[in-house]
Amino acid sequence: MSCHINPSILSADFANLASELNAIKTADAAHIDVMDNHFVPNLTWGLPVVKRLKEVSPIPFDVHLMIEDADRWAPEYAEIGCESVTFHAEAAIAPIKLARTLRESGARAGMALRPATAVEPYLDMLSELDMLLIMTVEPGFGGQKFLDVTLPKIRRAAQAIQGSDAKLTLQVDGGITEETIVRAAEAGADCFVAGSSVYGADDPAAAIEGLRRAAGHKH
Ligand SMILES: O=C(CO)[C@@H](O)[C@H](O)COP(=O)(O)O
Repeated sequence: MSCHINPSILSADFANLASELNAIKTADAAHIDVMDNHFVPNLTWGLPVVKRLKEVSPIPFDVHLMIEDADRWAPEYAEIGCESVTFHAEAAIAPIKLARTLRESGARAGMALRPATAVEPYLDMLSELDMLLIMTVEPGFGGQKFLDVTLPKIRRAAQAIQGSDAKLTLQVDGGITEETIVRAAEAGADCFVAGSSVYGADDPAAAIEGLRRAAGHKH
């Protein structure tokens, strides 16, 4: 099984975002954290900034919307060409309708769950999604410690995906290092978001390769 490494630009140098995207061009996608200071207690960028960054990025965009009113905003990110758009289950009023709208606009439809949100209520809608994101820290900030308490949920989600006809990527986000990625991969995740362990490294490209190797040990 192949694994994907998507560095989060939340840990990049905000004064040099174009060159920071270039520094991770060997990754599978750039993870773009959109935060509104309502759904999470932090504020990053919105549609105009993401649109411009998309124009200069050498790799696809994996947008993670940590915002309220996801039904209103998520389709706009698909319309500007973001390859993957993930909304939070806790922030969407009509998640199935929203996932269908994202797909109709040509994006992969992703849905994210906070660490304390159960996966079971959403298992019947797996076929509507291209990606399920299980947060392995409380969303809002980079550099937090991986929550091992989320591992059983990753395992249950992976089993449900394997047992269904749906072809979903199982993404994890938060506290991913060469050590924690092994546990997440063992639990069944196949797409890994890493912020501080990539941008905090002297050589981001080498850090991406290190994560790939570490996750590969379990595939
Ligand atoms: O969505 C988030 C945080 O809310 C993440 O994407 C973090 O940006 C990951 O950073 P690290 O935990 O890898 O430093």
